[in-house]
Amino acid sequence: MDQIWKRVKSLLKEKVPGHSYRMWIEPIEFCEDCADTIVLSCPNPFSRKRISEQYGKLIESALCDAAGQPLKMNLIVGAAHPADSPENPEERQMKLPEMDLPARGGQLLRQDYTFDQFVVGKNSDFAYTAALSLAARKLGNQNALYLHSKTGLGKSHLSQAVGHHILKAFPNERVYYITAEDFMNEMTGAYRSDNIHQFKDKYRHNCDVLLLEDVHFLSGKNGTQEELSNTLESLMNSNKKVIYSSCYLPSEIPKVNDKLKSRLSCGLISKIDLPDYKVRLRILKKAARSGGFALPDIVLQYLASELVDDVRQLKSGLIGVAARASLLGSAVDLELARNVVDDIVTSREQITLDSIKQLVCKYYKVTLADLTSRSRRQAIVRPRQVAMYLSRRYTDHSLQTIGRSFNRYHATTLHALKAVEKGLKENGPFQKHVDFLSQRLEKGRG
Ligand SMILES: Nc1ncnc2c1ncn2[C@@H]1O[C@H](COP(=O)(O)OP(=O)(O)OP(=O)(O)O)[C@@H](O)[C@H]1O
Repeated sequence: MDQIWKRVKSLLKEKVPGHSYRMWIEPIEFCEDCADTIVLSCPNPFSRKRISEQYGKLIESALCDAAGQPLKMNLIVGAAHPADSPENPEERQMKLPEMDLPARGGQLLRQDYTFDQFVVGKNSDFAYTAALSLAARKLGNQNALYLHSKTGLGKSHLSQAVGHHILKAFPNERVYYITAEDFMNEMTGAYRSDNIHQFKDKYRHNCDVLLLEDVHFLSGKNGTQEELSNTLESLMNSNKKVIYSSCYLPSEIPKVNDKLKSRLSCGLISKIDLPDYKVRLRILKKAARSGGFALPDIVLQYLASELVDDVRQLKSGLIGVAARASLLGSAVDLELARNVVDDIVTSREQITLDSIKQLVCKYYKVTLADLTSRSRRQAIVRPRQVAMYLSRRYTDHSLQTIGRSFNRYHATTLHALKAVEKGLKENGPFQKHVDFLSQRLEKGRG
């Protein structure tokens, strides 16, 4: 049946336009057959919907031609051969010692976050070299690296690239990738289920490389800080490797005990700056090649000149253009790119602390004085936190400056950001409010 599916793919390649074929049909894989049905897999629910609606009939008719009998298609989402695929990310993850801990400890490494997929420029040269040297054991006695940048500039990418590199070069090493928040949750769960010794053992004695994301999350979490400091001490004493990432420097994270602060500061601090136009263009070209998108140079140049906020935004512009062209069945040209960019780009330079405050006041029906007041009423605290969050997201001001502008210390600002980020994860009405306000700001409407 696998052969039949291969034949069907070549038939479809003749019938479906190249860019649509690459986007929708190419990734479909054969899973299994049962009776008169062939089970195929596709990468995500969106592609499942799209393929079924747009190409379902065409695929079934091609199946029928290739098999010489009617065949139905059952399209599922997920990996075709999870158990035996050599690229199965689970195999790239440290095997957890047998223990009765909550399953939420650790995340899988993303397959595309490798060194060769990372475009190096002046902005990231040092961080890249430091990460690669640490992975290749060429960083002398330096066993810890602290990756620091604004959001969306490649910290996770580089950190996971170290994980991939080590797993490839030293397959027996146990690499563990986890966010600081998950570390805390796992620790709390271990306490509750009386498994704390196993938890400690796991991180202190059964881990060779710890990739710890978003360490600023631990601000004010005293118990976790204590445990993490001890874990780090144990790892460092045994020459293990640790990579931290954060949007803040260790000295900027408030409410962190001295022991942890000193541990974090011992890491080689490597900052990633914003990429310039040339680097943005190289990133786009590489991403287009990897994604199989054939976009004219002029469109790539346009995207590189307009999408300047971070690399995540840049890549989403590229995917947006390719997806829109494919959905509309139209050519990729400047006009289409302009529409995509208009949806993404914000007139950020017009967004100031004042304009944010005014917008928040207008929609939450509070006054400017309320926002900077000492009031702890929920009806004031929430808008104040949202305003601080938007200020951090849409302006380049430091935590200190934002804090001062709201008559607060930067620790309070960080607390506000975390409170809003937590609320956003709940996907409820609060997220809708913040999305709404973000869109108003982005469209330059007060
Ligand atoms: N130099 C680069 N070359 C290629 N891709 C990059 C580069 N920098 C970032 N990216 C891509 O940009 C996206 C965002 O990167 P990443 O998630 O690593 O950012 P981050 O700094 O960890 O963000 P956050 O602080 O929000 O977690 C990813 O798709 C990543 O592959």
